[in-house]
Parts: sequence; C-alpha cells; structure tokens
Amino acid sequence: MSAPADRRRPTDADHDDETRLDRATSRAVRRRSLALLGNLLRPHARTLSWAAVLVTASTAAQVSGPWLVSLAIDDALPALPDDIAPLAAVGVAYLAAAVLAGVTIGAYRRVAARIAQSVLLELRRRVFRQTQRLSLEFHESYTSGRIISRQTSDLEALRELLDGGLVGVISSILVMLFTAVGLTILDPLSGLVLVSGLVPAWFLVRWFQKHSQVAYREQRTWSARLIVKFVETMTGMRAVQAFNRESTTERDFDRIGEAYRDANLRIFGINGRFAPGLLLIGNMTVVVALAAGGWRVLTGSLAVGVLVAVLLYVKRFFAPIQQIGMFYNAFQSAAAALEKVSGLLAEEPTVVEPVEPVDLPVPRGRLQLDHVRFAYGDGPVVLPDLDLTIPAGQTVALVGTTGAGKSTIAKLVTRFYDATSGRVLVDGVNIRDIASPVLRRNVVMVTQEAYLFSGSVAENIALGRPDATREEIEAAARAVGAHEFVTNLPDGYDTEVNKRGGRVSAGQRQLLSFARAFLADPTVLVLDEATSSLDLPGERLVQRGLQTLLADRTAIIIAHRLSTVEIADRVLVLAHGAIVEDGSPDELVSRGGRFAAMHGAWQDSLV
Ligand SMILES: Nc1ncnc2c1ncn2[C@@H]1O[C@H](COP(=O)(O)OP(=O)(O)OP(=O)(O)O)[C@@H](O)[C@H]1O
Repeated sequence: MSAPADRRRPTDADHDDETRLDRATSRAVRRRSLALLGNLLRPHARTLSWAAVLVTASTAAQVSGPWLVSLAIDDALPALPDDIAPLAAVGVAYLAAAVLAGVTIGAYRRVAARIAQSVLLELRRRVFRQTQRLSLEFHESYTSGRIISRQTSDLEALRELLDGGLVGVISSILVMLFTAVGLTILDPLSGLVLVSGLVPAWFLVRWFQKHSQVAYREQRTWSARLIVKFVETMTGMRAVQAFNRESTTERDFDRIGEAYRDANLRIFGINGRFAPGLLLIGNMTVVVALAAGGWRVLTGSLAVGVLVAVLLYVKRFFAPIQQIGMFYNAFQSAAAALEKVSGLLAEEPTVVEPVEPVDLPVPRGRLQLDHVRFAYGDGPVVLPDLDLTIPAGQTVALVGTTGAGKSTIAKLVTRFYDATSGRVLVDGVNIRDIASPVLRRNVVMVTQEAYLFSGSVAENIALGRPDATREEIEAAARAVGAHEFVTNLPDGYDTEVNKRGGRVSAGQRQLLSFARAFLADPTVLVLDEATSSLDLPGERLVQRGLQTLLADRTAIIIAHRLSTVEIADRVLVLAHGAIVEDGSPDELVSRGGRFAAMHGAWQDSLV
C-alpha cells in the first residue's frame, strides 16, 4: 500500500533558467502553457462567448464604414440634388454603425477585463497554493527568489498582457480579418494587392518572432536572476556584512544588472527594426493599391467611391499589424512568463500523500528506521543503511560531526523527505501510509530558527494548536518557562513580535517555539537544537523548558550542547550516516569512545 519511492525527477521547472530550449522541450513547454491557459479560461466559457458576440458585432459595424462611404460617393451623391433620400439613408446607416460599434466595443472591453482579472486572481492563488503544497525538497533546490519572481514579475507580465492590449488586439485581428474579406468582396483585384503586401509582412513577422522569443526568454531569465540575487543578499545581509562581502555581492549584482540591461537593449533593437519595417510595407501597399486603382478609375473600370473605400480598407488593414507588432512584445514576455508559471504549477510534491491512509488510533510514539538508505536527489548517499528502534517515551540525543546526517534523519522521521529505500515506522505504521495532517499532529519538528510569524506572541504560540484558549496558551508558556518574559513585554501576550518593542532574544524565541510545541502536544518531537550560544542563565532557562517539553513523549534531539545530552535517556553518535555508538550518556562516557572524548573536552571547558 505504500506509495512507491518517488525520487525527484528533473522537471520542466528545472529548465526555466535556460533561454534556448530544444525543439521537443520547447513544444512540450508551449503545450503545457496552453493547457494551463485553457484550464484557466474554461470556467469563463459563457462570458467568453458573450465577449465574442460583442466584438464581432462591433467589428462588423466598424468595417461597414468605408463601404458606406463608397455608396455615398458612387450612388447617393450623383442622385443629388433631385433625390436626397439615398444620402440621408447612408448618413443614418453610418451613424447607426458608429453608435453600434462604440456601444458594443465598450461592453466587450468591460466583459473581457472581468475575465482577465479573474484569470489573474486564480493564477496568483494557484501559484501561492502550489508553493505551499510542494515538498521541502523542491524548496531546497528552487531558491526562494525564483519563487518570488514567479509570483511577482512573471504574473506582472501576464497582467500587463491582459490589462494592456490583449483585449484590443483581439478586436484588431478581427478588424483585419473583416477588412480583408470586405475588401475582397468589394473589389477582388484590390484584395490581391493586399495579399501581395501580406507576403513581406509575413516574413518580417516570422523574423521578429524568431528573434524576439529568444530575447524575451533571456530578459525574463536575467530579471529572475536579479531578483534572486537581491533576495539572497537581503536575507543574508548579516553574513554579507560580517564577512565583508559587500563589494563581491555588488560586483555580482552589477554584472547581472548589466546583462539584464543588454537583454533589454537587444529587445529594443529587434523592435526598432520591426515596427518601421511593417509601417513601410503597409504604406507601400497603399501606394500600389492607389496606383492600380487610379489607373482603373481612369480607364473607367472602377468607380471612384470604390477606390476611396479600397484605400481606406488597405490603410485600416495595416494599422492594426503595427499595434499587434508592438503588442507582440507584451505577448512574448507574457508567454515566457506563462511557460515558467506553468512549469512551477506542473511540479508534483515528491512526498506523496497515501491513497489509502492508515490511522494511528492510540499513538504511543514508538519509532523505527528499518534499513533506511537515503541520498538527496542524485547526490551521494548520506545514510547508507540505518537501522534504529526508539521505544515510546525515550529521549534520544543525536550527536556527531557536522554533515554526519543528523538533520537528514530529522527530515526523514518528520517525512519532509522520503527514504530512498527502507521504511520509517511510527507505532509499526509506515509513515508513507499516514495522512499528512495526522502525521504532522503526531510528529512535530522544532527547528533551530524558531521562526516567528508576524502577529502577537499569543498567536505565535497558538500555531501549535489553533483552537487553543488563552488559558491553554498561557499554561503552555508557563510550562516551558516563557511566561515570565512574555508578561514583561510591553503588551504581554498581545505584543506584536518582529515590531519595535516586540523583539525577542534568541533564547526567548526558542522558549516560544517550545511553548508552541508543548501546546501541539505531539507523540514524537524532533528538535534541532539551536547552536547559538546562550548565556548561562539563558541556557539554564531553555534547559528547564526543554525538560518539561520532553517529559512523556518520544524525542529526538539533534544536540549541539552537551548539557542537553545529559537530559537524554540515550545517545547516538553518528559518523558518515552510520551509528557508531549507542547507549546512555553514562555508559558511553565509561566506554571511552568518541562520546567520552567529546564529554571530556566539554567538562574541561567548564572549569
Ligand atoms: N538539501 C540538501 N540537498 C543536498 N544535500 C544535502 C541537503 N541537505 C544536506 N545535504 C548533505 O547531506 C549530508 C548530511 O547533512 P545533514 O544536514 O544531515 O548533516 P548534519 O549531521 O545535520 O550536520 P550539521 O550538524 O552540520 O547540521 C551533508 O553532506 C550535506 O551536504
């Protein structure tokens, strides 16, 4: 019943830093974005049809203009002054067409804008939901800056497309289509002239597409890199300043900024040739239509009114191409953005929910790692073959050199990652078979960073159990020894953390996260102990809080302080992913191995 071992495969999201994709990948990426677009538009099918009716009516009304002009010149004017009725009829028809075109285009724009805005909102929601849904493995390889750029600049590019032009361009394309048809019906020969003008225009558009696609991908990639660099530097500002990295990061930032500028300049270069090129082709076609039509008027085979209508049509036909050309920029960048967003949305969590979850009726907290082997992705093996049983209620301290695999064990027990092979069991149940809400309730991880969200102290503690009452929150804080300092904060439990006055020290932060875990009351607690050295009273306070937190539950502590190890029932010494020593702290000290050496060094440091 266990879900199959599912190592993270390289997916399309991994390609999104590349600007030149091979043909097959490019096609797959395009298909994926189109599928996403279709999926987003499907709920609006009815509104879309209504928008289509409106825009078609408006276009038909607009395109009737030149034809009415030709009627006025060729039929209505010659009837004057004897018969004014034809001219009046044409005038009224022209006015009616103009009003109809205006009213319907206005309605179309409003309807289309509503669809565009709901599509954007839905996309924003999906990106956010997806980033929360994906496993830790994804987040550890896909930098937060890249996710931010998906949520900001990529969605912004889509917004620009939808807000600034798509709606107008759809109606422009229709105008072109109707104009071409109207012109061909009015005068087929001029229709041919128009088609001959389309040939060079087509080549120019193809040239533009080819070059601008690469240029736009490049632009988005550099823009994302710029954001990544910025976010990385800002979030790591302490390290940047502590290690004097300002000039290096500045150099890197400049280099990326310059590459971004160059990518933008390349786009301007391409556009700078495209727009005037199209204008030239359009004007040349008008000239040819005028010359050919003028000659035919002279020979009497074409009416003047028809020639005027032909010229109006040809001119109108090319005007939108230019708009479409300019719009193509926004379209390209939005298409590239959609490719990236759809890549992110196509990612599947590597930690898969069980199809038929098994319940944990009375959780006791017996933990087993049964021949667990683990490697991050295709990387080297971190845990070759780990076999370990922790009876319910035992406090185990994991010690060992850095990189030995301690945090990896914590991530496997809490199922942030799945073992490459072997099983992790809680009370005899494979954790792959436990629904994640049940698992998260029973197995809680307290990390080093003891992250506090913006909000009050009470709200931060209540994260452990959102339905907890104020009394329960305070009781939890009292139990781990956090109550005293909280009541000394400006607004007590209602103090906003992360704001002036609400700043808490590293030790206090830890106590708050202990209170949070105490309130959650999990069966198994995994604790990545903070390495930050607390002062002695602070350490004693945390130590006492920790003891209360650990009582009556299974606990794995990644111990960085030997004072913490002393409160453990059992110590596991880890080296290169294998347990090399296992026993109570006293046993290990008397056995005289690695732990005894560490312990001796610690004792010496105390005197
Ligand atoms: N997300 C990751 N992707 C790839 N490799 C990783 C990842 N996290 C850890 N590793 C590698 O796995 C090995 C074990 O790391 P782990 O964090 O479990 O060690 P640790 O014993 O907890 O070390 P420390 O005491 O320094 O925290 C290391 O070689 C590390 O480079």
